[in-house]
Amino acid sequence: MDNDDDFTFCKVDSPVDQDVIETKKLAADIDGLNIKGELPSGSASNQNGGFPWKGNLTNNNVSKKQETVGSLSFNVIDTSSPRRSSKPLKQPVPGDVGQLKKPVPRAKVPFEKGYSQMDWLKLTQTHPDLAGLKGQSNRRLISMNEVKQHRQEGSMWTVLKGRVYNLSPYMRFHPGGVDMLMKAVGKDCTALFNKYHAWVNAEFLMEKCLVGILDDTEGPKHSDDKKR
Ligand code: HEM
Repeated sequence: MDNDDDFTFCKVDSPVDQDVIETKKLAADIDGLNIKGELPSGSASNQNGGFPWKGNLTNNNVSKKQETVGSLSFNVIDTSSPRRSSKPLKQPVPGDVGQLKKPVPRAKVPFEKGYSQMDWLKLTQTHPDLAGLKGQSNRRLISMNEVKQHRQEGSMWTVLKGRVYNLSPYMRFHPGGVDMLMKAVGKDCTALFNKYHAWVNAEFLMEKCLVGILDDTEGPKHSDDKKR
């Protein structure tokens, strides 16, 4: 025979009944076993028994033995899954994927009557000067030093993603509460904003509160400025 992988099965004059019994017995045992012709040692694909998706079969969980059925002999590689093992399964650890995570408590505050997000949107449509610009352009460059000076009632400035906003009119509308929003006054609140709700579209919500653009020529450039 030229090719060793070719098999020819032929009936031999051995006690046939005995062969059938042995085959049935093996078939019953074979659940969880793979039958595989041995590859030449040193071959790269021998590492995983010729099943690339199964990982390396040279580990200790894999047992290999030679079996014969009548005149046929072959190697039996036991790759049965650890589920059948008598060892106890790994105990679930809190935080494992598949475990239910305790939800982070939400810190939303109930809104006062007349201070819902809908009310805010109505106000942005009707109020003539929420930013308190008094005719000034909202494209003006504003230094961080100037932002720091606006912490008083009616003129509470913050920097968000390179833009300067007057937070005062939004204070009571903020779903996270006044106290939280006060933390943003007089400083760059981008990190805090992203920590609590990166998904909130502040550019839209605060559009009418825009006072100017942060002049960051003294400090490091804001990463979002490059996109604009
Ligand atoms: C500067 C502009 C800001 C705007 C326009 C804004 C807007 C909002 C909006 C729309 C929500 C509701 C989010 C939702 O229902 O999913 C919210 C919730 C909240 N905000 Fe702000 N926010 C701002 C700044 C901040 C800052 C600086 C902080 C923290 C210091 C903060 C803390 C929170 C918290 C704790 C909540 C409740 C979060 C929750 O529902 O789990 N916000 N904010």
